[in-house]
Amino acid sequence: MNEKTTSDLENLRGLIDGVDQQLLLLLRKRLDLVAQVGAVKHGAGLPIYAPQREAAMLAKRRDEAKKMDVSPQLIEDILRRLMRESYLNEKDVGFKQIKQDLGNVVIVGGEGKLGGLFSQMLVLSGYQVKTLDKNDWASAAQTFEGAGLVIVTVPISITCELIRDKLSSLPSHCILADLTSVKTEPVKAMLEAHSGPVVGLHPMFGPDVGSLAKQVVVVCHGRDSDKYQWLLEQIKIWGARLVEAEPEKHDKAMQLVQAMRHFSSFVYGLNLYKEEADIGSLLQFSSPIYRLELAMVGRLFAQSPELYADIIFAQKESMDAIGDYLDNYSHALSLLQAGDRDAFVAQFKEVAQWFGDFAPQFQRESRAMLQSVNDMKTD
Ligand SMILES: O=C(O)C(=O)C[C@]1(C(=O)O)C=C[C@@H](O)C=C1
Repeated sequence: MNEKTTSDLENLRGLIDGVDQQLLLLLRKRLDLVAQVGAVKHGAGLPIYAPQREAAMLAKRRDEAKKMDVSPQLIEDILRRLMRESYLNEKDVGFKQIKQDLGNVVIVGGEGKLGGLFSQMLVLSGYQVKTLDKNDWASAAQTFEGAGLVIVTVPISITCELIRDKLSSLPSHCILADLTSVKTEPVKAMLEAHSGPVVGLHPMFGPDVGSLAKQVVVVCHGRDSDKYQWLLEQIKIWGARLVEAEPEKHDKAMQLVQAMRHFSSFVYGLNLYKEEADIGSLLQFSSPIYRLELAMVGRLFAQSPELYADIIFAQKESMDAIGDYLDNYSHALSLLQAGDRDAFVAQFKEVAQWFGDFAPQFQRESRAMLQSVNDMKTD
């Protein structure tokens, strides 16, 4: 680089630094305003996530960006990232407590990560939370005394047995809820063990989400829904979206959404291991989509094998779904082995037609994800 180029670059980079510093000051200002919004919402019991405000704000900023010859997608990306920050910050202000005369909440399995997250959210909302774990059963009767809500969040394999054996003499007005990722059997067990209000919940996210804003919680009604309506309102204030479902319908969906999904990731990882793949060099050659796939598979192996075994082994029917997948895999492989390119293309078109409008929708959604995967690269 000659001297002129070097000094030109230095000057311009100095100006860019100045703009970035101004951006930082603006960010600070925005965070302070958002903290004030958080306090107002806390007082009024309004949900942390305000989709209509977001949509209106994004539409306006996109329009303004276009007029200023700034990419509308750029301002949308930045604002969405900022709003993610808002969810985290507004959470720290706490949440309005919907049910003030509840008594204690007892989380059975409260030392687990999901139990910990719910405990945190309930404490942030002003509730008294006690936890009960493996070694606390000697004092359980005392813990349950005066409980207004008991939430069960233990491994799936022991959930029903625990409900039947240990939760059959809760105070009758107490709400019994669970967070298990299957619903038919746990809801049945809760209804049998307890004569009071019962509700099955399935948070469709892991414990590392940071905030519940925009996350989905599936609700399977058990008994006396008017008695636990406040709990659903409370969860909505945390920002989550509630999806009501019949337990059987939920469980059927989970065979694909969870059991098959995690099983295929497991086999993918197993295959890389057996093939003795060199992950470091695969990463060097990876396209963003491959990196994303590897991230999805790799994150599985950073977590508890028992948790995934629990999810995959939870329903016998998942075996059929996984077996069907294997059949379809074999059939597709046979097209490849036969060199039948035309049959492959025909099959592809058939599936694409079946996906319909979802295919372009997924393409749009994944474009943003792939771009952020690429942004994260540092080497
Ligand atoms: O306006 C609000 O209600 C806010 O909480 C602020 C804010 C934002 O960061 O702009 C954050 C979350 C909401 O979903 C919408 C907007």
